Amino acid sequence: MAAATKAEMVFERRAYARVGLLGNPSDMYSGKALSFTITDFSATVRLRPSPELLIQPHPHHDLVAFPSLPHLVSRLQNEGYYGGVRLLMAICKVFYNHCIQNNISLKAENFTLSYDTNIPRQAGLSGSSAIVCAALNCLLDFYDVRHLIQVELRPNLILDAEKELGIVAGLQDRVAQVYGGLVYMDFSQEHMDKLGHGIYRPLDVNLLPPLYLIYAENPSDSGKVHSSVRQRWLNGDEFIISCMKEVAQLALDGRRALLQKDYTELARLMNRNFDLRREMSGDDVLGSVNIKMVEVARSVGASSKFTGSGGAVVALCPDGEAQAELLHKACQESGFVVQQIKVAPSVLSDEELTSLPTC
Ligand SMILES: Nc1ncnc2c1ncn2[C@@H]1O[C@H](COP(=O)(O)OP(=O)(O)O)[C@@H](O)[C@H]1O
Ligand SMILES: O=C(O)[C@H]1O[C@H](OP(=O)(O)O)[C@H](O)[C@@H](O)[C@@H]1O
Ligand SMILES: [Mg+2]
Repeated sequence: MAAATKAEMVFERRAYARVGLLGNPSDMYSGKALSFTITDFSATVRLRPSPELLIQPHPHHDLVAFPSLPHLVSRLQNEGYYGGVRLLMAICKVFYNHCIQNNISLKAENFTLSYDTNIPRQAGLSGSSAIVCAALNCLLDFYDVRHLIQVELRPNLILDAEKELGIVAGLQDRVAQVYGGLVYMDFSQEHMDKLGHGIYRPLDVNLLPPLYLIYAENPSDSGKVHSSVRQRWLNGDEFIISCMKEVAQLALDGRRALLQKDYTELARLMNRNFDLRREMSGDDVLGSVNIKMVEVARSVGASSKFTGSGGAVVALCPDGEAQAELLHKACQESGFVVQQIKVAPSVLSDEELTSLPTC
């Protein structure tokens, strides 16, 4: 009986990788975004009660034992210094502080957190926030406070945890992962100031046409990719400000195109999204492999753009299956992985869905 009760107390929560379909990176600049999660990749976090509070290092992602010095150096060069432990610690801190500040009382019990992920690292698929989002869901359920922390505020907590660590990021990924499925988001300053969060509207995932994911093994670093644009934005650079407004508008136009099932228009908007990013950042910042992935897709007439800040590309074949076959061939010839995207459904409970505004 006691064992059964303990088993029930183990929480395993999953968060999926996300694709920024339109509007990114304007989410980091008071803009708009249309994004969705995919079942192709996910992170899971497991929480089980334990006498002491333990954040368990992942046997691969938090490796600290190596056969030799060259192995250690090659590992750091390929994957960097950090794994997921710091992400789990940061969300524990942010969650606790949020509860204290909002008079949400937490039972005095300890737990062990462990995680796993197959989201390609630093590939612009939101691997970092997937780990944080899954951990937040474990904490909400272990402490039974899900009903006390509004759905719309959860992405802020996830972002705050990553900001703690100096990770440069926006809300787009976190909203898609908290809601699951396809979400239209408006981060206008007026909403952010008034509500403390953006306006988020889940949309029917069946509105999406078949989409393809293209990625390379070489990862990119989000922080580097964002740095120059961010500085110019902060300096009031008019070119960046007007481009970013146009990027935001693409998300709004894209929502209309989806509702009208106008995939030719959707394809045009996707291409424009990447072209604007390229104009703002410049080719050196985007990186030659990233640019090549976009161009390989376009060489067969598909439209293409980054899913995030680089590392993976989302493509649409407006001419249908024959074009998709050409896309597969072109990607394979260039050494890129290509697969049809499996869109994830919403992950909110009926109760959470009914707590959301409807219009
Ligand atoms: N697959 C992973 N395993 C462990 N930690 C990860 C993984 N992916 C990302 N992280 C953590 O998230 C941090 C930031 O990753 P980020 O550049 O945002 O990548 P992504 O685009 O995948 O979100 C990394 O420095 C690392 O601490
Ligand atoms: O530049 C982008 O499109 C996105 O970059 C980050 O996501 P990542 O998956 O780490 O590349 C950032 O967190 C998002 O808010 C941006 O839209
Ligand atoms: Mg990230």
